[in-house]
Amino acid sequence: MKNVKYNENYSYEDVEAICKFLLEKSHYRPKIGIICGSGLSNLADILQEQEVIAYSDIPNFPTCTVQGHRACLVFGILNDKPVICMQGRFHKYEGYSTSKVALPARLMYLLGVEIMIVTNAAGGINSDYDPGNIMIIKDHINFPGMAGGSVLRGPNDERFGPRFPTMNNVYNDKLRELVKVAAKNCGISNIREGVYCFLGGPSFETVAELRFLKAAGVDAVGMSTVPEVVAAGHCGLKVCGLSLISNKAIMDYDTDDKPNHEEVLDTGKTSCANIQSLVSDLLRLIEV
Ligand SMILES: O=P(O)(O)O[C@H]1O[C@H](CO)[C@@H](O)[C@H]1O
Ligand SMILES: Nc1nc2[nH]cnc2c(=O)[nH]1
Repeated sequence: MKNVKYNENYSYEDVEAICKFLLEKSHYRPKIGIICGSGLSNLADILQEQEVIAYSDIPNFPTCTVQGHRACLVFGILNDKPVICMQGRFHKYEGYSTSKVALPARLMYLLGVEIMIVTNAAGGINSDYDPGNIMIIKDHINFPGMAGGSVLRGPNDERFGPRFPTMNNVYNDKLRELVKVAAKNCGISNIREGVYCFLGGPSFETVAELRFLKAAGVDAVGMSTVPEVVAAGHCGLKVCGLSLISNKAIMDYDTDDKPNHEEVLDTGKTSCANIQSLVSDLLRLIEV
């Protein structure tokens, strides 16, 4: 990929400079931030009175290298609340530095966001899950983080948060309850709640790895979200995590089925409307 800068570090001052640029460019002062997962960029379409800024027009802002991430920032209004929506995230497997993967959460924090809604596409490990189901993330397993690859690894800048942040209730319990109410209001009956596991990717899992994850209590697996959530928890944002189950994890050897990114994007296309109505009603219920 040409002209992609992978390794530069984003200091507090760098994030502050991006924040200043955006606050000068937009009159919005968002209280809620949304990150769109793979194939879910259309989630931003529910915002009204949009101001769209391409990532490439923001000085010192990373780009997206993964198909299904539109690489635009959208400011707008949803149910009377000012919102910023990121159409595209930065995955660790793309080769980005940890501070670049943490950038969306830290930028939202400096912009004054209080609640971050993070979405992703994930493989369903729980045998009750089907493609198209939406899973409220109750908790996560940070596989790389458990082995020293945390997004917070390195010198700690106290202006973002403490050296040793708690991750208890990082997926805010009150927001999880509100999502369930919103699901009922929207007639989404197949809402799930479970544990998301973050793996480094970009290869999909082997059968043995999936069986291991299932035994460890994982319901859905993906290659994102957790670094953003850890960075958000570090700076005190409330988080709501939603996984769209885009494919069923293949746990058997005697099948020719294989996971693939096209299937992930296709499920995003067919299920985005459900996530749109869910998030829209959630914002109606949220008080900020
Ligand atoms: O987590 P998001 O960005 O939604 O994307 C998921 O889908 C891609 C694989 O198809 C991986 O990037 C995985 O993490
Ligand atoms: N690791 C992983 N990430 C995904 N993203 C969407 N589906 C999958 C999957 O099956 N595995």
